[in-house]
Amino acid sequence: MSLLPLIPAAELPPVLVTGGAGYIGSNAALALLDMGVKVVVLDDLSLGSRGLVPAGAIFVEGRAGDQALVGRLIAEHGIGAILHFAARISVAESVEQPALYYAENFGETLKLAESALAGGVGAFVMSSTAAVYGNGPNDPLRGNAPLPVSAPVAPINPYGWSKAFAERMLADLVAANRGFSVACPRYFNVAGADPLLRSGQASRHPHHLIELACHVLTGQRERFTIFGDDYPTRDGTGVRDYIHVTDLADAHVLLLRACLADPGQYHVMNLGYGTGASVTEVLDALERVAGQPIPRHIGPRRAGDPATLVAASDAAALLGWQPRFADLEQIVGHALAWERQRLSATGLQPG
Ligand SMILES: NC(=O)c1ccc[n+]([C@@H]2O[C@H](COP(=O)([O-])OP(=O)(O)OC[C@H]3O[C@@H](n4cnc5c(N)ncnc54)[C@H](O)[C@@H]3O)[C@@H](O)[C@H]2O)c1
Ligand SMILES: O=c1ccn([C@@H]2O[C@H](COP(=O)(O)OP(=O)(O)O[C@H]3O[C@H](CO)[C@@H](O)[C@H](O)[C@H]3O)[C@@H](O)[C@H]2O)c(=O)[nH]1
Repeated sequence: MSLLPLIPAAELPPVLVTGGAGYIGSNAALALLDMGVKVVVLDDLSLGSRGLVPAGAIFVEGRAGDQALVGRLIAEHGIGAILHFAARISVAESVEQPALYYAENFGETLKLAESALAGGVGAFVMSSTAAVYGNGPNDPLRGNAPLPVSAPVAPINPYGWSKAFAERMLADLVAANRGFSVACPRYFNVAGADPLLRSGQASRHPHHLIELACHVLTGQRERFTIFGDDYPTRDGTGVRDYIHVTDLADAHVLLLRACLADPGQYHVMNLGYGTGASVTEVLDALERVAGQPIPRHIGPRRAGDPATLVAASDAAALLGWQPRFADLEQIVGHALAWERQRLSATGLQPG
């Protein structure tokens, strides 16, 4: 595996960031703005919040699949690359409303990609997910080894399928269109917040481990429920590969530079650190950082949760990606600091 060619960072064109009023999109927009790149955020605010859009970005309220609007934005702002984060991301909701997930995560992505092609945009990066691997390596033959990007795509819910189909569709568009490069990074568990606390997670319906544990520490919830302690892992609780959102954002900048350096390429890769932390280890790290206990109890397993999901990541070897925030205490520390700041800014009283 050798390093992909990259265009110089200074040559990055204006970038359209869909979903830039959400958690990951706003952090990626910050990474680009910090490098002096012009950013246009397109978000329908269905799940995100206007307050998360970075100050330096141009904000447009609208849908990623609105081809008239996107065509106009590409022409008006000289957009040369698209980071497509806009999507629905709840596994449980996808099981209840599969049509919504196929329309939003597949249909809107197709329309956006058509707009990109029509507008001559050279680089298109779509957020994919470890959910495309389904239960991953948790079978008796493979054990819990880190997942290579070549592992079988075998989603177990409509969310995972909607992203897997979108990946496939984008690969086909690359094959049929000259000058169009696509990257589909598969994120593992995205966590943490901007180290300068300019953006972080602020879910309308929180369900992620670290966000919920921070809610316990800030008095917004009484206690934390561990979903099962009888998994075949080192302490019986689920193991995941938590990746700091700022490291993820850095990888996106590199992906854009790689796509623009070599037209006609399709890149798919894992984004994780290749190490896992158990639920108990995450809670313990948060307790250490906070200097405060997290009241916790063991509940039943959550349906559909695999025991272990850890990435065998090739991003470093392909992109020269160098994670800066891989330390678990730093990840949870930034998440907690963000949550405390968010609470004081919204005036919401804990308890
Ligand atoms: N959070 C994770 O751990 C994780 C893991 C793997 C993959 N991902 C992927 O990363 C991406 C971003 O996730 P996130 O955690 O930031 O979610 P988020 O809900 O915080 O952000 C999504 C944003 O997209 C917007 N949006 C949704 N549909 C839209 C549409 N059709 N047009 C315009 N805007 C629309 C929402 O208003 C929201 O601001 C998603 O594609 C998700 O599938 C996230
Ligand atoms: O209240 C809680 C919440 C979570 N967990 C556990 O914590 C771990 C992480 O769970 P969570 O933070 O909900 O993330 P995942 O279910 O691993 O899913 C995330 O990571 C996937 C990629 O790995 C993405 O596809 C998903 O969008 C994203 O939500 C799992 O073992 C859960 O069982 C608990 O024990 N209690």
